[in-house]
Amino acid sequence: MSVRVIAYSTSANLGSGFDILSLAHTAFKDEIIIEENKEKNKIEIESNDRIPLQIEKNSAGLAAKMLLQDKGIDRGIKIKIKKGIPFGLGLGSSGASAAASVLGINELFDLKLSKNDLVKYAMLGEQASSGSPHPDNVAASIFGGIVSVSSVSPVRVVEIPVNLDFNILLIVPEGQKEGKTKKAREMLPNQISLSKYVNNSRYLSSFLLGIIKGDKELVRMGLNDDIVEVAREPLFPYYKKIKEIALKNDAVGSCVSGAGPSILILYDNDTNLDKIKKEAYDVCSSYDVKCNFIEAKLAEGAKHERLN
Ligand SMILES: Nc1ncnc2c1ncn2[C@@H]1O[C@H](COP(=O)(O)OP(=O)(O)OP(=O)(O)O)[C@@H](O)[C@H]1O
Ligand SMILES: N[C@@H](CCO)C(=O)O
Repeated sequence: MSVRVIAYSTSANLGSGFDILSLAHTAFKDEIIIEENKEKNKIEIESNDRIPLQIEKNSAGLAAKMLLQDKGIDRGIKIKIKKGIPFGLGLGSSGASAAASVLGINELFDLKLSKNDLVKYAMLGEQASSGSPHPDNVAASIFGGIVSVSSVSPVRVVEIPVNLDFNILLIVPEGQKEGKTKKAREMLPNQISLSKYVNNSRYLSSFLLGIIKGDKELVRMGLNDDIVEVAREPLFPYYKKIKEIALKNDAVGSCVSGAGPSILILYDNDTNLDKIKKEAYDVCSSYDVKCNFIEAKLAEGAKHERLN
């Protein structure tokens, strides 16, 4: 028996929601096939992309290992990963593979795990890619839409009711970097001032209330971050200018996608999208970066189908 799983790309953080907020989009998707391996206790990984195939270095492999170990399952599996989400660009690539892997195993062995449990194991897979088990990307990949990770021990993910009409534009620079999220996390401060904490809390509450109440102004005010985006600025030097362009052209708002270097723009019918693309392209070029523009919508959570 084998199971095919599709999991979508995600943009984590959404301004000040570092390791808390994330949204799933239709921009890219990974497809994973999980099948039983004849050899007991053996996890094998295949992929069409140049990602590590060792279990502990692959987010899908490590998540699978942790889940099988924890459930005392000694049967072996093969994980075939067809990457559609480019990695190292802040698009939740490693998270989507980990999410798909645990969902596939859940179906293959009929484990009846809740979505929160799937997140619990999938986030452990992120240790392989970024050195830390951050939950936001995997939570959005599993649940879909916009999510908030309210607790990690135990895992509790809340789906945010979305009452605002918007579409998604991703500005994705060419050139993938190995271990980017790991490095980006090492750039973060250990301590922050009280005033930054207060400002960031204001952003976070504004974003959530804006999405739930359908208030564009609140979402725009909320899509900001005085701590993490600021500390990582060297990774995306074009961001400030692109954000200015987006807001000037009536976008709902803009922030860094995950750990960057991709930029997320939310837009609606009032937004001059063509102008944003043209001016943002020029900004990227002025930094010698070729940027691609991907339009997307909110995506649903990871889906599976049994193949035989
Ligand atoms: N299944 C996987 N899919 C993608 N990348 C993987 C996978 N397993 C291991 N990796 C490694 O993890 C790293 C992924 O990079 P990174 O965490 O920077 O990207 P990302 O997951 O797309 O970004 P972000 O977490 O910021 O959204 C790369 O070095 C890649 O080789
Ligand atoms: N919250 C994580 C997301 C990585 O995509 C970070 O910013 O490091």
